[in-house]
Amino acid sequence: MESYHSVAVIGAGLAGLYAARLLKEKFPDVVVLEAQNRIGGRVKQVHGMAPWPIEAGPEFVHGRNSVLVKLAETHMGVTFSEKEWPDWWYFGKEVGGQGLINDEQVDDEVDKVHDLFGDCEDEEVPPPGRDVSAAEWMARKGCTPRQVAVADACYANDFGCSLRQLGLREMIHENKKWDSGETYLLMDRSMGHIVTHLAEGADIRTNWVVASINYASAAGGGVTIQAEDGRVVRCKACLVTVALPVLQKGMIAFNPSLPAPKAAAISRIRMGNAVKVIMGFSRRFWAKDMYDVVCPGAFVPEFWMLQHTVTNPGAGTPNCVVGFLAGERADAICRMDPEDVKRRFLSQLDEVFATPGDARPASSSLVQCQIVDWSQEKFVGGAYTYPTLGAEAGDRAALAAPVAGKLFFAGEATNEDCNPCMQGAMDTAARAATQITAVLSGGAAAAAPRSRL
Ligand SMILES: Cc1cc2nc3c(=O)[nH]c(=O)nc-3n(C[C@H](O)[C@H](O)[C@H](O)COP(=O)(O)OP(=O)(O)OC[C@H]3O[C@@H](n4cnc5c(N)ncnc54)[C@H](O)[C@@H]3O)c2cc1C
Repeated sequence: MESYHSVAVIGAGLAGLYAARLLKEKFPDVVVLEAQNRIGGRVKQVHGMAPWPIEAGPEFVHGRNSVLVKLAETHMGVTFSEKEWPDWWYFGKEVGGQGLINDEQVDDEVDKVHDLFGDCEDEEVPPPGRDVSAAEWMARKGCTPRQVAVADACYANDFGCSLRQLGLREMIHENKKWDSGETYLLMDRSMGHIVTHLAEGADIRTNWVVASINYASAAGGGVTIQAEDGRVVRCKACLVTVALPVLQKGMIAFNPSLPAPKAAAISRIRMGNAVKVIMGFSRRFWAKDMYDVVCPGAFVPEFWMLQHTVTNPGAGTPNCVVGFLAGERADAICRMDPEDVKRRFLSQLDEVFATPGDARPASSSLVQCQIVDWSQEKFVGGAYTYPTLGAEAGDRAALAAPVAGKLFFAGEATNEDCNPCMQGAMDTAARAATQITAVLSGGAAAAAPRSRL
């Protein structure tokens, strides 16, 4: 079975869906080929644990100045609530023993870490081939073990890695280029609504696992895309939006092979894993307005409690806590027995929330536990790319660069500003849509402006 299209987009994550939406006006026959039996990619929910969908993937919108916020507010009537991040800290005995304190009560050591990471753009960029990890950088700055623990739990975990994996060169670049703003926003509904909105009216073929892409001139001037089951799509322009591990593992065969600079970038940039440990409790044992707790040196470095509008009355419990571990911590937890993970997170929550009359508030009220391990998602293979130790200047641009005027690349890893957020993925879609439109309209693959609705 064969079909012919002006543009074929591979992957129905935010980048693929947004690109298809932008391209559809000029190229109504644009088709989206998605390997899974669902759309959304990393935007995915866990249903049934709470009376609303719990986000297994992204759930916070980082900054107000973004294409995502504009789309959601203007076209979907979404409202956002603003949160402080982090709003609470828990310091166990090994890291000062202050216990549970709010962000206004933290000491100078925490402030020093915020200053260090917040102002890292003032640091000298490491020369080519001599990148430095954030761990080494902090050691050179004379940081204390407690400051290192704060940075690891607060910054590295959020970047999706550990301090040893976090590269100074890309971190400085990310810091300089970040222009979304510093607010933490929560949507009034599930992220799934963004996916549904972007997919409206699109020609999306699910269960379409792309196995090979032939863009050799001999293939009739266009691109031939073949599925695992033999189906074929031919097109003038092909936009690849798959997650980086799909390219790293060679899950799609390119003919001819991808150019050397792109292949080198694919091998250097890294995506870390992330694990969410989601627990539902029969009662709320934390303060009603408490939202996020960072726990330096603890088993789970960060957890949060979210309350959403009930959309599925009667399902699960509204008292849910989400633990978030990324990078090496996520790798380690995936090697553990899930019962051990559950036991250790419960005892951490017991320690944080124990009162004189209630020593085990979490253990005594657990209803359900689910562990979401993103390394097990065959067509994603991790969480998001992080500022990678050893990635070179120009790697992200090489990853994003069009090939032979007919193969285009988008998706969070291709964001030259090193922005792995949802809006970062959508910005790359806008850039690729502009490049494709220019080429198919007879122009060159031009540099594109940042997306703005
Ligand atoms: C646990 C977690 C927490 C996160 N938290 C946040 C957050 O709070 N805020 C935020 O802004 N961002 C967050 N992110 C990052 C955000 O989810 C991503 O930046 C964004 O969703 C990436 O979109 P994408 O389209 O680039 O990639 P993807 O969503 O990975 O889409 C790529 C698509 O390609 C498909 N595909 C792969 N291989 C093939 C193939 N061979 N053939 C056909 N299709 C294929 C995949 O199935 C997938 O649907 C988080 C991510 C995770 C995993």
